[in-house]
Amino acid sequence: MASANGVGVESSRKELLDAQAHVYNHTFNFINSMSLNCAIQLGIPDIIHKHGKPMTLSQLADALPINKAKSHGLFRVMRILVHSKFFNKDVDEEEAYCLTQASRLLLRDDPISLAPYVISMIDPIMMDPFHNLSEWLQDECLNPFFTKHGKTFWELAGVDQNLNKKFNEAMACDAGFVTSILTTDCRQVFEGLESMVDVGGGTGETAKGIADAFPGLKCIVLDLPHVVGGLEGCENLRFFSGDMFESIPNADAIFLKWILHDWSDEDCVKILKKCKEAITPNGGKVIIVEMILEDQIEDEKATQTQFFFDVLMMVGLTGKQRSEKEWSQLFSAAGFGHYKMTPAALGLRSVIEVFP
Ligand SMILES: C[S@@+](CC[C@H](N)C(=O)[O-])C[C@H]1O[C@@H](n2cnc3c(N)ncnc32)[C@H](O)[C@@H]1O
Ligand SMILES: O=c1cc(-c2ccc(O)cc2)oc2c(O)c(O)ccc12
Repeated sequence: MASANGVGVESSRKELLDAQAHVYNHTFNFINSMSLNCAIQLGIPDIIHKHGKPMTLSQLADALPINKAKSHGLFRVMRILVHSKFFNKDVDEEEAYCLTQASRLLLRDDPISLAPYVISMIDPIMMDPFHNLSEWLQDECLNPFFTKHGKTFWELAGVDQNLNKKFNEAMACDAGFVTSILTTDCRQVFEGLESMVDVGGGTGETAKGIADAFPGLKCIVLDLPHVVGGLEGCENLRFFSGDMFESIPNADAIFLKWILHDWSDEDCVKILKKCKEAITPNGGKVIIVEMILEDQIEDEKATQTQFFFDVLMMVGLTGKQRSEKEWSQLFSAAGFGHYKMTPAALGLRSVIEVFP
């Protein structure tokens, strides 16, 4: 370690200091999510957008319902968000803030806004169970969510209207984002189908987008009573309240977006078997929108985000993210013959068509 010219000592000191910085950085990573949440709660992206040109700190402070004596706090939160590329600072314009591609995705009224998704996921009901992760690894509970709240996520969403509403809005805004790509770049997946059931389709935004793009396709959304109760369909879209573990209406295709990642392998096989019973013999298929974990890390940030989702599914539910091999094993176990993957068709997520 210690060489005659001291180089070894220097490099090991540097490694030690880097390691210390790494620990600090990880300890306070949550400040990134909390600053993002704060900006959305205050409507900062919308205010800058409405202003129509870069906005100085004092203009932003004047436009926000904040205590003006705390403008220094706003500056510090904005500094974090400029650093993480949610805003740019235009130096020509008196150091004024402008939007980036990422903050444009947080505009409230944008059809592909992800603001409701962030608000829902950063809610204490969703975040608190992370404090129970180590406890859960030692107890007998189903998941840290159960350890914390004494109910499964679906049970609590069934009785807590605020949680149900926020979660459904989160899923709906993701649906808007995904459907625009599904009905253009992945059109061929739906061509020729006469009927489709979106199982666990939430409040129907994905199915609505697909039904609009394919007027000849009859779509049904199947979901739990507290999600679809009272929802009105339209010409080629209907809502069914039910339990996918019990029965799924017959159709040419069963669509499963962000369903299987919620469940254990055992439950996925049960769901997939129900899907197989429901699809039209000779020509029916299951269409899945999910992540596929890569064996080799090609994009560091994409891989980390997929690992985040994997732990999220373990903490909140009983699910996981899966590699192609794991997907293939599930399909075989449920009695399917072959599948076709369109990897990363939706960025972090892929489209998988599964055939009997
Ligand atoms: C992660 S969300 C996905 C929603 C939608 N597919 C999307 O991607 O926007 C899972 C959905 O499955 C529904 N769900 C959970 N258990 C169910 C069951 N037993 N039968 C039918 N739907 C269920 C939930 O209510 C929720 O809407
Ligand atoms: O289906 C889910 C559930 C969650 C979730 C549940 C409970 C928690 O304490 C945290 C997270 O998160 C999801 C999510 O982020 C997503 O993109 C899709 C589905 C779900």
